[in-house]
Amino acid sequence: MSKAFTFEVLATNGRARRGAITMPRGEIRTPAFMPVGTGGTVKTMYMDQVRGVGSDIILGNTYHLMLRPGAERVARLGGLHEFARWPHPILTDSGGFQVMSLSKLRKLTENGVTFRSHIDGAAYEMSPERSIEIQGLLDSDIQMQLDECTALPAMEKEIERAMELSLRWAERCKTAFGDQQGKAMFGIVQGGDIPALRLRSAQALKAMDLKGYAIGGLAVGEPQAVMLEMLDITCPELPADRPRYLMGVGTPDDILKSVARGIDMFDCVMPTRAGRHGLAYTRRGKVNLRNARHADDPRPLDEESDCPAARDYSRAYLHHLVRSQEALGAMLLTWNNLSYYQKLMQDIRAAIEAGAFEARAAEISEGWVRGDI
Ligand SMILES: CNc1nc2c(CCNC[C@]34C[C@H]5C[C@H](C[C@H](C5)C3)C4)c3nc(N)[nH]c(=O)c3cc2[nH]1
Repeated sequence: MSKAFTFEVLATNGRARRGAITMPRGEIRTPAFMPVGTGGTVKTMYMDQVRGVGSDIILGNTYHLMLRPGAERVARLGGLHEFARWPHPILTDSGGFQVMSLSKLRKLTENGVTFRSHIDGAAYEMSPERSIEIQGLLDSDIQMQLDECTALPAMEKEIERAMELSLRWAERCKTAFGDQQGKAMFGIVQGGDIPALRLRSAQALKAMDLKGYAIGGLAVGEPQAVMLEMLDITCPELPADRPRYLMGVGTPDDILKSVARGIDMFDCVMPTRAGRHGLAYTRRGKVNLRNARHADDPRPLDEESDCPAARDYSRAYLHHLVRSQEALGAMLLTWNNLSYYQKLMQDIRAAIEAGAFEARAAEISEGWVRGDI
């Protein structure tokens, strides 16, 4: 396996790209969906299952792990891969997004974010340098810069201030990260829903010659059309030979439309969180197993699936488990949902290779519209 971090575009179809990232811990086939691991676990799943459904990379959770059990402790125990028994690539977010959404009493300054833990109220400072240090202690393969994500709608001046601060923090993170062979630090494009600010952010980050670029500040409450318009503006400004990661996205429909605009990597809590709330994703659309209409339905979620959770259990049984709040309900639906998402990504990659992405995307969407019979 290569010692360095490389990205290769293997095929294109319109603006959609089929690529491959190679890293010492393994290859990431793109477009890729990255299951979200919160405190070093993809909730209710064994790591063998996460791998078994086709995941090449998972997300770790900087903010949670730094609070509990602590980044230094994870490092002493051999790093996150050893701790969670996941030997393949791990991407960690910088923690800023969560500090702003989870912790109490936080203050944003030029030097970083000071906040109190939502767990025990202890005070912390997260500077760009400390964020990179924590991600290094976790032995993360792809590390994200510390940034300030503006919730939308917001005043243009506010979006501009946060975008410019994030650019200064990107420089500091690049310096702190240094030249770690086989690992990568990605910049994050900000700029809200303002085209001119998106362009400025993308161009400034491109000049930093980073190994990959995330598009942040989206999927924060704006309509899908606004998100897609920002991709139309941002992606062409980013270097074609570097991976593009759309943070926090999304539904299967978001993913199809974003791949069509040049996005290579996705993360979203949707498939795992929905699974814990009784919601199943299938190729015929979503199925809410809490609904009483499933109580006598002997059919599986998808008789053609190669995932046991989708193929071997009746909807009646899944309905029963969900209604009885049995742990197995969350386990089977999470397994089904991740399997569906990874099958979708595999389908997308094959369609781009075959030069048939647009037609395949239309077929996939029609399947949902027909709805689950
Ligand atoms: C949903 N929409 C959305 N998400 C976003 C995220 C987090 C991505 N997921 C990582 C994360 C976030 C939470 C939940 C899990 C585990 C861990 C903590 C890491 C995924 C973002 N993260 C950063 N650094 N910057 C953004 O602009 C941003 C915008 C987003 N828009």
